[in-house]
Amino acid sequence: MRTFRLVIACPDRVGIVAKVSNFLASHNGWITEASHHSDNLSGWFFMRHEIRADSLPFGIEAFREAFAPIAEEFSMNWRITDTAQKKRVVLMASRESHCLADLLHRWHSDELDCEISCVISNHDDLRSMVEWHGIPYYHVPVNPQDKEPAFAEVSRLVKQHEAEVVVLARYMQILPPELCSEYAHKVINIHHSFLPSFVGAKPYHQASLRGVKLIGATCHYVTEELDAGPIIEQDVVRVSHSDSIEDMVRFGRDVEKMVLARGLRYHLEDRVLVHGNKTVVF
Ligand SMILES: Nc1nc2c(c(=O)[nH]1)N[C@@H](CN(C=O)c1ccc(C(=O)N[C@@H](CCC(=O)O)C(=O)O)cc1)CN2
Repeated sequence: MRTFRLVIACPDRVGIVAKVSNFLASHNGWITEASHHSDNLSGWFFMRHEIRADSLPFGIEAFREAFAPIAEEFSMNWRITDTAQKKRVVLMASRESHCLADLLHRWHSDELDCEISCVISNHDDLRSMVEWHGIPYYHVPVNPQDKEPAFAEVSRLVKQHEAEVVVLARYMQILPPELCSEYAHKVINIHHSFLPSFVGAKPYHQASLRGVKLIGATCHYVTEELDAGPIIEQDVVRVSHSDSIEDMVRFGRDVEKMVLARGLRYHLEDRVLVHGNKTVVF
């Protein structure tokens, strides 16, 4: 069913829910999902509504115009999206294929409701798998001594494909600051550890050396600071003294795939609201 998603963050006060609910009811808006969170620490209020598009007397632009006065009155940070408009996603990967393959399969089987516009990689290894899905593949090698040309090309491709979401599916290059700021809260990464433990490269090796009993994966928004962006989703799996690093990598891959797919779906469904360096996920 086609719905509009209304996502709001604003300074907390009495009357927000009533105001929004009355606005929707006054236009015969049929609410199919409603979530609210009052954050005591920050004094902010967060809400997300899904409304049946066919219950409203207007389209999304007219909705924006009609709701704008309320948004101004309550100093809202807000957005409204239409499920009929699939979000355009650019996937980025290096040599590891498990996360990319998993997302491509979930998309191919209609589990992920989005348009995968292209795949960008700094290696050519994964081309055949991507082109089997009929998706354009761009090999953009990165010169460690001069990375700028590569990321200028990445930026050009992301713009050319009008990406609304960029997913780093085990893409093993650090994005430059300008790309992180231009696409703030629109670049999603899967880090193969339960952050904040073991940031940076080779987290499973770090975990093995530390002797941990749980390893995990973290899906987060990409920021200039490595693996420090707002966390969207995490999960863990048990390990023991008898597990080798290879065992950990194998167990970890399953968690990475699950966590990245969940995190991307939450973003695609407009369930993630960023506030500071944290998220509310409805
Ligand atoms: N600006 C950001 N870029 C990236 C982030 C991030 O949070 N902010 N996450 C990483 C993913 N990642 C771990 O999950 C990671 C990737 C790469 C490296 C790294 O040291 N890369 C080296 C090159 C390694 C190689 O050539 O094989 C480098 O970029 O110099 C550490 C962590 C994705 N990007």
